[in-house]
Order: sequence, then C-alpha cells, then structure tokens
Amino acid sequence: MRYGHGVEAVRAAEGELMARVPEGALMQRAAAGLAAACGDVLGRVYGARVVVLAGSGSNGGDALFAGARLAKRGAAVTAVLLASDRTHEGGLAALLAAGGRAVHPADGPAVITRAHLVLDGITGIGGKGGLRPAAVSLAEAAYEARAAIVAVDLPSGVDADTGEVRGAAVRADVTVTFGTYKPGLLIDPAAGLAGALRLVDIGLDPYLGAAELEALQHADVAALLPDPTGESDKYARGVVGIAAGSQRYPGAAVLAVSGALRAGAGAVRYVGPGGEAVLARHPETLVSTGSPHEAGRVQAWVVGPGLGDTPQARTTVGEVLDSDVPVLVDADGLRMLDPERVRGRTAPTLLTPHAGEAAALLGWDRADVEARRLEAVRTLAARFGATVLLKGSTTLVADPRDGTPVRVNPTGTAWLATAGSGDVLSGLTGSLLAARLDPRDAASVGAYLHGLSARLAEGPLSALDVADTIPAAWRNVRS
Ligand SMILES: NC(=O)C1=CN([C@@H]2O[C@H](COP(=O)(O)OP(=O)(O)OC[C@H]3O[C@@H](n4cnc5c(N)ncnc54)[C@H](O)[C@@H]3O)[C@@H](O)[C@H]2O)[C@@H](O)CC1
Ligand SMILES: [K+]
Repeated sequence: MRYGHGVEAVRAAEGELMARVPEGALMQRAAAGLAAACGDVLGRVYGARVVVLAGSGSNGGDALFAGARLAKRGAAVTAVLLASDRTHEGGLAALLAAGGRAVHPADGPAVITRAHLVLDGITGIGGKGGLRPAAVSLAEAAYEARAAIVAVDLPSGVDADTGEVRGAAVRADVTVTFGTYKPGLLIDPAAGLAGALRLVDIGLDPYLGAAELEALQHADVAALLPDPTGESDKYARGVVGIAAGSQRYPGAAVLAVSGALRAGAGAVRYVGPGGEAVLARHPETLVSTGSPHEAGRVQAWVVGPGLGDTPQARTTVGEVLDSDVPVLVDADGLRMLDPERVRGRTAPTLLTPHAGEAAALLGWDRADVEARRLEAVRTLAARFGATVLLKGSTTLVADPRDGTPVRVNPTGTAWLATAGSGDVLSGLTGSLLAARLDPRDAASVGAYLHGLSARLAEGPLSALDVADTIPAAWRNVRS
C-alpha cells in the first residue's frame, strides 16, 4: 500500500522527530536521498551541469544541500536564488564551499538552457498558490531546455493537500518526496505534473498517524481478489444483477454484462430491454424482461448504464434501491438519486459518477469537480451516506465512514477515456460486490483491474477490449 498524508500530519510528525534527532539531521537525510536520486537520473554525476532553483524556505535548503553533494561528486552546480535575501543560509554556504556558485534569477534562463538537470526547490509543503512571475519564467526555461526536471518534495506551485493547481506550476520528470506521499502527488491535476515518484525515508513513519489517502498496489489487490474455492457454487461466488440498457442503448447492457462475467461472477442476471443483444454476445446470461424484483436471487445489483431517463427507468432504479443487497448506481441511474432514499437503505450503496455526473449531483461546475476531486468525492460520500467512486484521470474512492482514507487508483491510463468503458467498470465492480467485498474494496479493486486491463491491452482499445482483458489483469495481479 502507498500512503498519503497532508501537510498538517507531516509537520506534526516532523516536529516530533526533530525533537529526537540532532539539528539539521532531517534535512541532511532529505538531501542525501535527493542527491542519490539525481545521480540515478543523470547516470554520470561527474561533469554534469546542474541548476538548483532555490526558493526561500526549507525546500530550497534541501535542494541546496543536495546541490552541494552533487558538486562534491564533480558536478558543475549553479544555484538560482529566487529570494536572495532569504535563501537557506546553511544550504547556500554548503553549496559554495563545495565549489558551486549562485546567480540572480535574471541570469537563470542562460544557465538553465545548458543544464543536464534542474532541481526544483522553489516551494514544497509551505508553498501557497501558483508560482510567482520570476519563478514562472525559470520553470518555462527548464521545461524548454533538454534538462531533466527533478522536483523536491512536490512540483512547486501545486497544492500539497488537495492536488489543486491554482496557477502556474513546475512540470517535473521525477519528484523526490520525503517521509510520505502528499495528496498532491497522487491526485490530478497536480499528480500529472509530478512525473515518476520516489519516496525517501527520513524516519517519519512512527510519527505519521493514520493515512489520509491510500493507493493499492499489486499485493494489496491480490489479497482482496475473491478466488473461488473447491466448494464454491454460483451463489457462493456471487450472482450479480444488471439493470441496464434500453432500446436506444442496448450496448451498455452488453458491456456491463461483459465486465461482470469477466470478473468472476458466479452468474449474471440481466433485466431490461437489451436481452437479445446480451444473449447474442453472452449466452450464459440469465435474461429476464420483467422488473428487478422478479429477476430471482442476486447478491448485488448494478443499475444505470444506458438506462435512459424514462418513467420505466425511474421505476427500475427505485426497485433496485428497495432491495436489501449492495447496489452500484452508475450513469443514468445517478440522475434519479435522492440522498435520503440512498441514506435510508439497509445495505451498502456505491455510486460511480464521472466528473460531469458528480457535478450534477453536487450542483457544481464540472471544471470545479475536476480541479477539486478530493473535496468532490468526500462531499458526495457524506451527502449520500454511500461509498463513491469518482472516475477520471485519477479515480478516487471515498467511504462515508469518518476517518476512512480515500483510495486513489494508481493504474489509470488515458486510453480508458473511451465510450462504454464506464459500463464495463460497473459490471466488473458489481461482480466484486456480489462476491461480498466491502464496497470500498470492491470499488478500488474494480478500478485497479479496469486500469490494469487497459494498460495490458496496450494502445488504442474499445470498451469490449477492456472487458476481455480483465482475466489477464487478474492473472497479472496474482503472478
Ligand atoms: N521540516 C522539516 O524537518 C523538513 C522539511 N523538509 C523540506 O522543507 C519543506 C517545507 O519547508 P518550508 O516550511 O520552509 O516551506 P517551503 O520551503 O515549502 O516554502 C515556504 C517558503 O516559500 C515562500 N512561498 C510560499 N508560497 C510561495 C510561492 N507561491 N512562490 C514563491 N515563494 C513562496 C514562503 O514565503 C516561505 O518562505 C518541505 O517541503 C521539504 O522540502 C525536508 O528538509 C525534510 C525535513
Ligand atoms: K519543489
């Protein structure tokens, strides 16, 4: 598992640890890890040209001390001092003593153009708002130069706690972060600016407390996958009911059923007008044309994909919500949701909106949901008393129970932004719910497998390709 902590938790942990170690020790641990990472990026340190963008705080201090270490190993290191009167004194002295030099920001672009590596030490967890103008032109010069950009702790300009980017920010190739991942490194849009992540252990773990965020890794997913046992019959493995599709959108029904079957459901019951199309593709489906409560026994329901917005669709959503098994509501089903009705359910509910659907549920603009994903998903979970999976470039899963870390999915890929891929995710996740995974686990394992399937399919893909690759993703996690 990867854990993320916000600024307050990091500062509190640092305070406790600092009281127990010699002054400056933490910064030296950070600088040593940072210099080692820069060495790996450069390949050869001796003779490399390195530029340190040094802001006024300890983030600049980390970068300057790392610069000093690289200078000792034979790199030509130039620090650009963004706040010349408030530069970290010890860091600058160490750099100069190691043979580095310092220049004014006006001279920055000329040295950056020739650099092999630029260290972004403008701001870290103490940064407020976007980059200031002098920093913007240096960040642009770094981006245009052929240098590798290594961000110290965070790409400067991003919000450490939320992943928001409120102005200009550095776009890094690698971010070397200290002690724990910050939400801004895991959640878009900021995460998209961080590049590859590298965590340096500075000894904070014992003091960090509960995580705010979690990102499942292969081993975590493997431990949650519901593999059948010798005694499993179809009910033990989970029968999932799918109420999806319409005359107009029968394809959504096929895709949701495909996702469910590929994710190991013991059986899939399909209810709705898309039965013919479903049977043509998946003859093993148990199809009925009546209403959900006549469909027979299921362990979880998926309702909504391609359902349309008709009185009949509303009745279907209402009936499914009246059931006493876990329910996943997606797509058109989300348009008809009453928070009180969802809160009053006896079994868990999982909502899976994309940013547009989340915006409609919240009464926000879509752009605000995309900019403030963490706040959006938490607000929805609290309002509906439901688990919420917010789809997007970084899919998030929030649970209504207080203090439960939000899960961030690490396997996304831009190729998933294809028509119908959400329908596959709903069937896949519904199948995990039917296998009795806790809704938060079902949602995060579903998102993980879905993203991994798309990655394994490599390149342009259709939603059916994603469904067809789920078994390969399952095996990949198991291997
Ligand atoms: N506290 C500690 O023990 C450790 C801190 N470390 C480093 O220290 C960083 C935090 O240091 P600080 O608290 O000094 O904060 P930062 O260095 O992140 O930034 C604060 C400084 O930047 C200025 N500033 C804020 N927003 C700005 C903006 N938009 N543009 C330009 N300047 C801006 C502030 O006036 C302040 O001087 C961490 O991110 C990490 O890199 C590491 O050395 C590990 C140990
Ligand atoms: K930084």
